[in-house]
Amino acid sequence: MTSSNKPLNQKTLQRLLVKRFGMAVASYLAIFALVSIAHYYGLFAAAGGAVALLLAAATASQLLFFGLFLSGRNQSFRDPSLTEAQVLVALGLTTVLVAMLDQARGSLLVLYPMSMLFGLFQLRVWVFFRCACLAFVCFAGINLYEFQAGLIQDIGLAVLQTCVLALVLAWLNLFAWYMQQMRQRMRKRRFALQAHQETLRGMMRQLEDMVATDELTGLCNRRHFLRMAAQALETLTPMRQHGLALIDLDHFKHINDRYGHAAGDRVLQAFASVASECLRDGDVIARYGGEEFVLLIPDTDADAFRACCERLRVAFSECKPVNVKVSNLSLSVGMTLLSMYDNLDEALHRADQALYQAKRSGRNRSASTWELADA
Ligand SMILES: Nc1nc2c(ncn2[C@@H]2O[C@H](COP(=O)(O)OP(=O)(O)OP(=O)(O)O)[C@@H](O)[C@H]2O)c(=O)[nH]1
Repeated sequence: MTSSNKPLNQKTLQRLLVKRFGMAVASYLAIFALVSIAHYYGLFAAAGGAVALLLAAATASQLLFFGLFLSGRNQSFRDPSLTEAQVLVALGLTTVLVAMLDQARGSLLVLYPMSMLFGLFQLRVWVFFRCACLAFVCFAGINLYEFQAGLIQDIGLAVLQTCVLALVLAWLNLFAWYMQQMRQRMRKRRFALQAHQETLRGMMRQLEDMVATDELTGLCNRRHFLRMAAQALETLTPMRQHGLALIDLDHFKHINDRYGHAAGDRVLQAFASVASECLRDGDVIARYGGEEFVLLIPDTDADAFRACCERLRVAFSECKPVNVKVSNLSLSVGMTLLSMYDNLDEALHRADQALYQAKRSGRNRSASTWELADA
């Protein structure tokens, strides 16, 4: 992960957490509507003041969470989603609410699993189990207290409700465990997939290099050069020119015949290493075929281009190929300049004509199309 997209991800995550919190608030509003219905039909055992106090506590707790999310202080907690805290608050409020109800208690029992569902994906299995136990203890505690105080109206109903809650919470725990296992499996698969993708990308890069490189010299091959030259041609503006040269090693057949094909190969490699040393980053040299090479110098003029080709010619004449005692190494160069709207094939043809001229004039020299035009 780069340092530039790290804060962006954190921002996205925070937005997601605030959205989740929004869902929790929407649930509280829905529960408030249910409470209003229960209140309207007189299903509350508690006084109106106690109900108002419960609503105030619910509002205050949500405002507190909202403040934490808004200020970003939630990020300083181990779990910035504050899921466990939100579930515990919801369980606490549900317990107080349920304790205030009598006949409607069974209907609103569903608020316990609903609160637990909020933590289904986020809480670890053990934490989820702990919350579920707390929910059960709270509800069973209400019934026990009422039983001891002689407040319970229907013991059978209370036992049934406690058992139903225990069953639902047990199933929720099983489901949470299953979900976590599935998520872990999916995460592992994702990592494996990412590793495969990385390997494939590496192989693609290797293949691209192989397709673009001449095996003997390590220079670009003709196809790759033509692609790069076409791209370079497109970037030209009216005031700019690129230099294009065809370079041919002189009497190469003679070298092969006299010293052997392997020695000829080493001469080709020697030229490649001389060219790589002589040229700057951004210049492109490629093996055009056999003992012929092609050179592209971006953003140049006739004098600078000629100087560059001459430097290469002299450097090659002085080079010493490994294990080949060959003397009088030389090359001939045909140069042309690429202008805007130029055609690459035509430019290569011009360079070839200049090369022919250099060969005809005695080799070991460079000739240019602009000189041919002047002659
Ligand atoms: N060792 C070696 N020789 C190659 C390779 N590719 C082409 N050649 C040889 O290069 C020689 C080129 O010969 P010619 O086209 O007659 O050119 P030249 O002898 O350099 O003569 P001029 O270009 O007129 O100076 C041929 O003998 C090819 O077999 C290669 O990869 N390795």
